[in-house]
Amino acid sequence: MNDQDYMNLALQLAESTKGQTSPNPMVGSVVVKDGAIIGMGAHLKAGEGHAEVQALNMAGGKAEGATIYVTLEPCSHYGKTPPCAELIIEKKIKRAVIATVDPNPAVSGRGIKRLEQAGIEVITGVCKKEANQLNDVFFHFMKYAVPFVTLKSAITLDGKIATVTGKSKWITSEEARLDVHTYRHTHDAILVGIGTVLADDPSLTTRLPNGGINPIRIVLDRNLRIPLHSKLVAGEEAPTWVFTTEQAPDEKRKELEEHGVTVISIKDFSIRTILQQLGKRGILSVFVEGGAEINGSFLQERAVNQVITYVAPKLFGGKLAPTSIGGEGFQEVEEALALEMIDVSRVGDDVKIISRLKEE
Ligand SMILES: Nc1c(/N=C/[C@H](O)[C@H](O)[C@H](O)COP(=O)(O)O)[nH]c(=O)[nH]c1=O
Repeated sequence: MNDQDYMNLALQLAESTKGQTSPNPMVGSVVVKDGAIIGMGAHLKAGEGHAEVQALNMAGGKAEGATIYVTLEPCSHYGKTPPCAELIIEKKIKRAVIATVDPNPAVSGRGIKRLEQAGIEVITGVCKKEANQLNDVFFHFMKYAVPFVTLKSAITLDGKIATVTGKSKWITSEEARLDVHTYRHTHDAILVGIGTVLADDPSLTTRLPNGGINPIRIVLDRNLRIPLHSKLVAGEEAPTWVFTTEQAPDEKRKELEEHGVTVISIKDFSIRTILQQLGKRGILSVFVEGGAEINGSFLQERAVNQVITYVAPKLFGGKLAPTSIGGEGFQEVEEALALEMIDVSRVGDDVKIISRLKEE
């Protein structure tokens, strides 16, 4: 095994914790000595031990003179736990291989400098691209302080999300609908418009065979039309936050709050303001499940980072049948939101396309 192999193992450890470390990044670490793995670990939950601590604890006394592989630069600041850079030095590690540096400008490069000052050989950039892709949500949040937005559509071959009479169950296959739940599990929040609530009465919970983490359920509802008997209000499986305007009826606000709903009033009812508010509340990733008007608002404000499109081999036709993105739309081709398709795969009878905003 070479540096790349050990770093890939550390990346697999990190990836295995997807969905459970927010607001922290996913990090994996492996400690190797004389060609043998003597320690490995991952950061499992915010507030708990960092990956390096887990791996070095497992290595114990054998760590002296070993090499440590970490998918993200070791921390050098006293957060909820002591700095990993100090622990690596204390354990007399000889060589540190790091995939990517910390994006946080406040600490970027400090951990590496600390290790080098202590005479440890530091190699950076091994599997850097994979390590950055793994924590794209965390890096995005560090840079912009607003959540990374994934927009999901389930459409027919002719781009419809429902028939002309509004029927939509089901367009995509059971496997594709189950795949959607893996995104609910890994996102901090799921967001829909009041139109979807009134049409589908969704629960927006994560229903995976082996369970999963429920995202916070967010509804954009200017006039507080959400019914008190809706699953999002009556159901207690996950928090529900409703964004509304100051003109919304106080009576309804109080009733919703009595049902445990968090009502957030904002002056400027724009996607940008809503994302800023979510960022302030520690939401790093949002999964937008529509409907068409909400998707249209996100597109109009160009507040989309990733698009997951499920295409079913069906044709609905109908000039008035809704497509996945409503709103005003752009006038010119040049205004299009330019993405790149980074993955196309089959899920059940359907095709799944993952597209990302082009790196600026
Ligand atoms: N109609 C289809 C979808 N429709 C999704 C709806 O807009 C809404 O998000 C769901 O009804 C959510 O409900 P719940 O949380 O499961 O109770 N989504 C899909 O992936 N495929 C389809 O065919």
